[in-house]
Amino acid sequence: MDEDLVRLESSLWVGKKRYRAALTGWHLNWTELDKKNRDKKTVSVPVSEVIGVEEGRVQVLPQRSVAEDTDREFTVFYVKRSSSGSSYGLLWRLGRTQFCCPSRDLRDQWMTQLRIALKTHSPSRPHRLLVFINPFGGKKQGRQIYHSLVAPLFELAGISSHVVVTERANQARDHILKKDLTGFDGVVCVGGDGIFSELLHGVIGRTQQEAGLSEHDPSLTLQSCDLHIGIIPAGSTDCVCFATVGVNDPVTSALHIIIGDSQPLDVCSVHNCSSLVRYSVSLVGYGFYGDVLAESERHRWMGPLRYDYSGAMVYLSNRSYAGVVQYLPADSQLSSPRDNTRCLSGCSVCSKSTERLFPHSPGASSLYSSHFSQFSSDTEGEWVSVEGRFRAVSLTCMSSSCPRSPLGLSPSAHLADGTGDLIIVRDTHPLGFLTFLHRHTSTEDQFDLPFVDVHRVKAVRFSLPTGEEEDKDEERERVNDGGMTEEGKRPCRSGSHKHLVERREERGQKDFLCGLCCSKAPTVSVWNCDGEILPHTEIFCRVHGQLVRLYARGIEDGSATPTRKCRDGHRNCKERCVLNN
Ligand SMILES: CCCCCCCCCCCCC/C=C/[C@@H](O)[C@H](COP(=O)(O)O)NC(=O)CCCCC
Ligand SMILES: Nc1ncnc2c1ncn2[C@@H]1O[C@H](COP(=O)(O)OP(=O)(O)O)[C@@H](O)[C@H]1O
Ligand SMILES: [Ca+2]
Repeated sequence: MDEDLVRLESSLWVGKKRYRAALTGWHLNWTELDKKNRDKKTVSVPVSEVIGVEEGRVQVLPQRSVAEDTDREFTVFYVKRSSSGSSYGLLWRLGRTQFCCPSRDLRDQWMTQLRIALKTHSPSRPHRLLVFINPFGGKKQGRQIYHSLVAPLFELAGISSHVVVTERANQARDHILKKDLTGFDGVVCVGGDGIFSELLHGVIGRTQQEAGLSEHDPSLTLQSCDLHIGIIPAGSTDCVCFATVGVNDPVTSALHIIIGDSQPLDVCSVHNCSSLVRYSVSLVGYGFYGDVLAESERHRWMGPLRYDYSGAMVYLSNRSYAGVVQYLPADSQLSSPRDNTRCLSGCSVCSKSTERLFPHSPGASSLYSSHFSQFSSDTEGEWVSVEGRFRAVSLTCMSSSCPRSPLGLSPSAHLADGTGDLIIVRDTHPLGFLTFLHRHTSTEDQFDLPFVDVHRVKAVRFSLPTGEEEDKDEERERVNDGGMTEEGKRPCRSGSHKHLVERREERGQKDFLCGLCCSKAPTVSVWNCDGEILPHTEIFCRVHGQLVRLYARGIEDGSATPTRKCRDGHRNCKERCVLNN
């Protein structure tokens, strides 16, 4: 059947203007006609972006209202894009057009045909969602954001939702792991990266349980998850939302959820000895980002500003840490963190990765099929080792762009290519490090500095150098009290931050982080894993390609989307400058 055949076409009125409206399989178009029946401008909306159809003249936001029904009117709601001003992605808004038909019969025909088209052409839309609201996230407006901006849209789209306002940390994770989820098409969080992380752990954990797979074995290929995750941003950093949608805007995200967008996402599993510690999608960071998080936890009352304050304090403390970073490079022929590309909606690098990550033949061997040792014999590279003193060591599976850093930690990273970017910032003078940090806020290349290295990787291992004996002793005594893992724990040589802080306090080192007043600087930092402090220092990380799916579609290419200058000096080079780098 030709999907573009016209299903219905008629002359309709919008206000005082006459239009020719046509519904095909894929699009709803309406063209303004002048007095001589000549076409003026046309509006075309893909059926997949129609949110709902209502009888009468209806308004939904800011409040639902229905004008007197004349029997001949209907209202179509759809996605309308606008540039966001401060961000680089596009804002989605609820477009609304009220049509008036010559007869009630015709109105009913339009309603019926539009609803049939919606069902036929949007099979992946969710019907039932489980929503978790963190009432304490960000500026503590999660409840209000959901009820005033999101719930009316879900209702309009015919989505029923079960809402849980969390009363404690990890409630959302536990709910997903343990409760009956029959009938739910997806789970949604209202909050920041922390509550998203709870959903991530719940969804991955449950999927592996059901598949009978152990999450603790880093060599296993995990089962990718069917249950989609939606994020309504109401947190402090909102990095996952920003990096996958391009803006942190509740209405935009709600509309992506409603139309059932689907964006695969790489996930990094972090292990210590033989245990899974946590999963991460944005930042696994040691040194600066770990210290900022540890410091910021003491200033939660400041809300999102706690990161700015703590960032300044940690910068002033001028810390660097000794360590050994080992990494397994990804295939450099496929992409590079310095190729000046951006992962945008419909990204070809990610699409090609789908074929590579999920080869069709059922018996095809996985790149990671047996054990750790398999990594070193991999055709895509040998393990590389770097020892030294570092300001920061960061691994990110995506760009990690956020309002603080609109291009992110690694602007050319891909959401779903099965790799992560490892950013190693070696010890340098304070001004150099400030330049590095400051470049995150502009379009200047933060990797174009002599003390910064970036590598596209599949796995990373971090250990303390031999000779850090004092802290290794402390680590041996650690209590595994901070991680998400409750099963499969076993004692091993890793650091508990809480424990280290207590030991330092016993020794009279009053403040863990403040190098301005401490008598002795700490020799180890902590890991920041998507905003949670890890209870271990020595870790092994592995990237799992496209392990989960979000209700998103990647960043849409708004005209304001910046790229770095290519070597020819172009800013928004249409060739994306790949050939120039
Ligand atoms: C001189 C200007 C310095 C500016 C430096 C800007 C660098 C920003 C990079 C931000 C990377 C963000 C990665 C995401 C991390 C989040 O998962 C985590 C938790 O978020 P939430 O749950 O919403 O609170 N946020 C952070 O760890 C904050 C890092 C801030 C570092 C300044
Ligand atoms: N009801 C609750 N009480 C306390 N902590 C919670 C609650 N619900 C979720 N959390 C936890 O709060 C932390 C921060 O949540 P998040 O939504 O990311 O806000 P923010 O972006 O401000 O950090 C997360 O670790 C999450 O697990
Ligand atoms: Ca990636």
